[in-house]
Amino acid sequence: MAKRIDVSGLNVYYGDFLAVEDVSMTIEPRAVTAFIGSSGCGKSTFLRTLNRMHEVAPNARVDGKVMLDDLDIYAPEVDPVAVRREIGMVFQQPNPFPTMSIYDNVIAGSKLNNQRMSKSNADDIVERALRDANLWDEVKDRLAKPGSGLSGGQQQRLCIARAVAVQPEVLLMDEPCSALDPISTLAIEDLIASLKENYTICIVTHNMQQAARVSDQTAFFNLAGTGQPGRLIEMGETNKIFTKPDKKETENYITGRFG
Ligand SMILES: Nc1ncnc2c1ncn2[C@@H]1O[C@H](COP(=O)(O)OP(=O)(O)OP(=O)(O)O)[C@@H](O)[C@H]1O
Repeated sequence: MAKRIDVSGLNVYYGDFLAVEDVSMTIEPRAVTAFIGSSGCGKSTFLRTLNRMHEVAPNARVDGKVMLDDLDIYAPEVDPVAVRREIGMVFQQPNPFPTMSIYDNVIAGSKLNNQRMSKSNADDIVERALRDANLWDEVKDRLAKPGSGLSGGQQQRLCIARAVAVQPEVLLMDEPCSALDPISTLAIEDLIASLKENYTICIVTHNMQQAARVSDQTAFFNLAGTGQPGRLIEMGETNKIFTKPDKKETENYITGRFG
């Protein structure tokens, strides 16, 4: 598990609007990469292009290249559903399937991939995923209850369990803590720290302390002006970006003078 992502010359459009311009970066495996920057600079848009989730918006398209190790995820023969199996996603609002049990939420993706799975195989996958998401002890006695009955923080860990159950290579997280209280936020941050042993993790966050706490690498995006596309300004070791960035623009942002 865990693969490297190499992005080169990526432009992202919504119709005629160029939302993100000319991004090139390498995202390392078994590490956490944070995307930071002011509102509207394209962090979520860029994140979604890494598993082709932006294609859900009918007028969205990219040019440029995204490699997952040696797989070109935009090659014509590549199925976006297969890409999303390898590169899972966790959203801002915890979104368990509301009518499904905790158990069925976790196993849903694996069942789609393998409809003849035995009960004991499914049980193993559910337990492993819930343990990986640090949720097993809290829910093991109520697996048949609806996922929607959990607290917000537990629901978000359930969504992470659902994402890891299919054994992806990469986890993309779009502001995964912004709907959570501080205790649940810390639980998710601890979880991210343990998951990075096995996964490549990218996280969009507005919370700079969070970026500093959880990430190894930080990518700072910015807009040149209103109506202009977002660009990657600087990327590097998180510690360096937060203490000694190369660009004045980055320094202004992280010291709160802009954005
Ligand atoms: N589905 C869409 N259709 C058209 N334009 C969109 C769509 N989604 C986003 N945009 C535009 O693309 C630009 C980048 O938006 P995006 O949400 O990626 O920024 P962001 O940095 O994640 O912002 P925030 O921090 O506020 O979530 C914005 O100008 C936004 O209005």
